[in-house]
Amino acid sequence: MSFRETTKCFGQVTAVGNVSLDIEDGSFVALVGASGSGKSTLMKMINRLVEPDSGCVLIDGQDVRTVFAPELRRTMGYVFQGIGLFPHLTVAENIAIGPRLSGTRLPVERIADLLDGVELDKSYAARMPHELSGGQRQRIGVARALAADPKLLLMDEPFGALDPVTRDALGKRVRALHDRLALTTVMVTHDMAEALLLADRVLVMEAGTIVTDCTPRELLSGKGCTTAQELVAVPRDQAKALADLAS
Ligand SMILES: Nc1ncnc2c1ncn2[C@@H]1O[C@H](COP(=O)(O)OP(=O)(O)OP(=O)(O)O)[C@@H](O)[C@H]1O
Repeated sequence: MSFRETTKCFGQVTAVGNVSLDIEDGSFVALVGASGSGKSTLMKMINRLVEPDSGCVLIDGQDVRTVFAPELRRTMGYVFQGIGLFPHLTVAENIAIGPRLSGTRLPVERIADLLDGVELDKSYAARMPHELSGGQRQRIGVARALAADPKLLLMDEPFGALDPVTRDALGKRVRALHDRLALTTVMVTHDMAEALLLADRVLVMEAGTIVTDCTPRELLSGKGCTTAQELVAVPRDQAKALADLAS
């Protein structure tokens, strides 16, 4: 996937300014940066929830604007905070909604497989969303995103509202699914520790541009701009403080 000189403005605000970027198939990319730096806008141009003012997004060399938006979105999973399950549909119906809209009925075994992928028992299929915890709802969101066998998984603060233990477990689970299904994953997160632990590549955004593009190892060895290093300092200082406490 590539961004080519991609720009999106909202009035006077340049949310994304002239970004060019290649994302390799199979990679797990984290987008981090301060609130308002343009992470969500950049991501939403991939699934056409936002259209660029200039430049383009290419998938397999094809401009996403040449693909009918609902058709395009069926080829990518999208997980966002507060996942938006349909309250009057069961878990199974929620998971199957994408394929159903395109005329495919998911077999019961496939639903069970998808639940298993997010470490939920198949008995959850019959539950209603209000009978689930927040973490379980996010798991269903991930299962739903994977229901149509996408190659690309887009996640916008997917674990933001979860407690730290659930967040850690679900993050690891998603990374395992990414590897097993050979997905290309783009994840927006505020949490540099999460980005360092889950991603192959971390992009730091500031005022609509990518100011650092490094691997976690490079970031931890001091590479990247000041903003990136300030973000890395947070988990590093916490880890050091904890190690000091324990010694
Ligand atoms: N639909 C919109 N209308 C007007 N301005 C918008 C819209 N969407 C985003 N913006 C503005 O564009 C800029 C980038 O927003 P964006 O949501 O991409 O940032 P972000 O890095 O994802 O922020 P956060 O981490 O808070 O979600 C911000 O200044 C925001 O106010």
